[in-house]
Amino acid sequence: MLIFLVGYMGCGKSTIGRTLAKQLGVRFLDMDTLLEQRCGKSVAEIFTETGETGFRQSEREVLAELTSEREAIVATGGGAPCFFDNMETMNRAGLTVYFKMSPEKLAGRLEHGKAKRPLLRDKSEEELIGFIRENVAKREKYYMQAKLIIDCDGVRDDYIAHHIAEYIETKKEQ
Ligand SMILES: Nc1ncnc2c1ncn2[C@@H]1O[C@H](COP(=O)(O)OP(=O)(O)O)[C@@H](O)[C@H]1O
Ligand SMILES: O=C(O)C1=C[C@@H](OP(=O)(O)O)[C@@H](O)[C@H](O)C1
Ligand SMILES: [Mg+2]
Repeated sequence: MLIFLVGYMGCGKSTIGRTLAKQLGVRFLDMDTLLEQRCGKSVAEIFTETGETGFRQSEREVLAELTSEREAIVATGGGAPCFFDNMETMNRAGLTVYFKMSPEKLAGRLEHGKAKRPLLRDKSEEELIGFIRENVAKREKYYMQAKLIIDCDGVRDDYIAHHIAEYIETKKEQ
């Protein structure tokens, strides 16, 4: 099965995706890493050199290539489902899973992780929570189109991975 993990920056797509792929014995693919390899530049450099428009175009191309994978866990970039018809593309190609997390919890995690994320890196500690709240509100209509929605607030990573593994098992039996 091809599984796309979606959700806001910091919700744990890359971390949990890697663990889950190991548990299931399938390949782990991170869209940001694939994009960096393809462009030979970091995400931050791609944003600086081509703007968000250029980044979203490359992201879309990476996604188009990924849809031919048969079995893998894909950690998408937080914005990927919200541009073009990307969410529809993922829903057609495989199982989409939304890691739903409150802006407060996301902000706590991203205070340390914002340097690598161009959309957040210039935000002060005070600005961060407001930006995340607004941005999540705009994006949620896309995330909510996922086939499986997991409320991740106060939930441990191993439980989330277990929940997805169980869901896949029940789908296989159907
Ligand atoms: N279980 C956790 N508890 C607290 N912080 C975490 C946890 N898992 C990841 N993080 C932190 O949250 C940030 C985002 O994790 P990451 O897996 O990169 O998320 P995503 O790929 O969804 O943006 C990282 O800075 C990481 O250190
Ligand atoms: O939400 C976004 O627009 C982005 C999320 C990032 O990935 P993570 O969600 O893995 O942080 C990365 O693709 C880029 O910085 C833009
Ligand atoms: Mg990530």
